[in-house]
Amino acid sequence: MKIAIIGTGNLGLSIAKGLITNNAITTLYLTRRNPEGIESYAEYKNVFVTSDNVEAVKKSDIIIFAVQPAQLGNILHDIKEELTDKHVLISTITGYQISQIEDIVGTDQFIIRAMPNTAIAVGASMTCLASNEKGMKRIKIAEAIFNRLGNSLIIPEKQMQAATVVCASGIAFWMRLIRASTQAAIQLGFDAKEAQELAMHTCNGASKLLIDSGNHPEEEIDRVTTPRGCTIEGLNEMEHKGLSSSLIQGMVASFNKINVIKTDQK
Ligand SMILES: NC(=O)C1=CN([C@@H]2O[C@H](COP(=O)(O)OP(=O)(O)OC[C@H]3O[C@@H](n4cnc5c(N)ncnc54)[C@H](O)[C@@H]3O)[C@@H](O)[C@H]2O)C=CC1
Ligand SMILES: O=C(O)[C@@H]1CCC=N1
Repeated sequence: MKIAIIGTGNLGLSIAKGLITNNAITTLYLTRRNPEGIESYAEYKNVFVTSDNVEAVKKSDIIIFAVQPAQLGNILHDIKEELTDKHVLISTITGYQISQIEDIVGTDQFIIRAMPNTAIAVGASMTCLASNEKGMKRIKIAEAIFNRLGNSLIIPEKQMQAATVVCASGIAFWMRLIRASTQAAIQLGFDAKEAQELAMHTCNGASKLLIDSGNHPEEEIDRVTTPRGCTIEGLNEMEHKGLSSSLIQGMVASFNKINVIKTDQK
């Protein structure tokens, strides 16, 4: 696959790492305003680094946009004359609706929205996908790319805002919980490195157990909570302090922060 990533910052670079490590490219163009910081990626075979978005679009079939929301409009205006029927446009931009992309490039383009997270760098992103009507014909290509770099789920576009919080921001929420667990482990006597190892792998195990068994978390928790034991004591104390409630409220606050981008450029 000939892929271009327009905007190789935090997310774009994570996608690039995933694509390169998983051997998922024929050619890969990486663009950013000041490409010096990612020059080292040009050492990989068939990877090209440039600030020229038009060149990247001309030389690629799959165009992944990973710029800040306010930057997308101008970029679409710059590249729209180069778009042909070979191109599939994949936008990871938060709050930027498909209809707003269509307003600039037209409805006769394959347009897909993708919401990955930074674990795409290690092939472990949960990525949600939605498309315009024409893009349905190419959604399998997007699925193939993102399934190679983790898991994907096709959703209606109206759920993209929620998917952004649960999956894209979600990885930060889980990492904060891992950090808190690490801090507790240090307080309970482990050194910092061991503490993080215990927290990370326990988190991984919980996730794998639910994925492999298909069980509800509470069914697995029931197996851990010995009556009058230490686990239920800890869980109840956490709930008295609002663990579930604060996580839910934080995710709703995150959801409410996402605004629909105003397309007033050019
Ligand atoms: N960071 C994350 O974990 C996630 C981010 N997103 C979305 O991805 C987008 C990018 O986010 P980040 O990577 O965090 O931002 P970032 O600021 O780290 O990266 C944006 C990159 O775009 C480049 N850029 C700016 N103007 C450009 C232009 N005209 N041509 C080419 N490159 C240009 C910048 O130099 C920068 O490297 C945002 O819209 C965000 O909502 C979505 C899911 C997860
Ligand atoms: O924090 C943000 O706004 C972006 C979108 C989801 C993850 N990072």
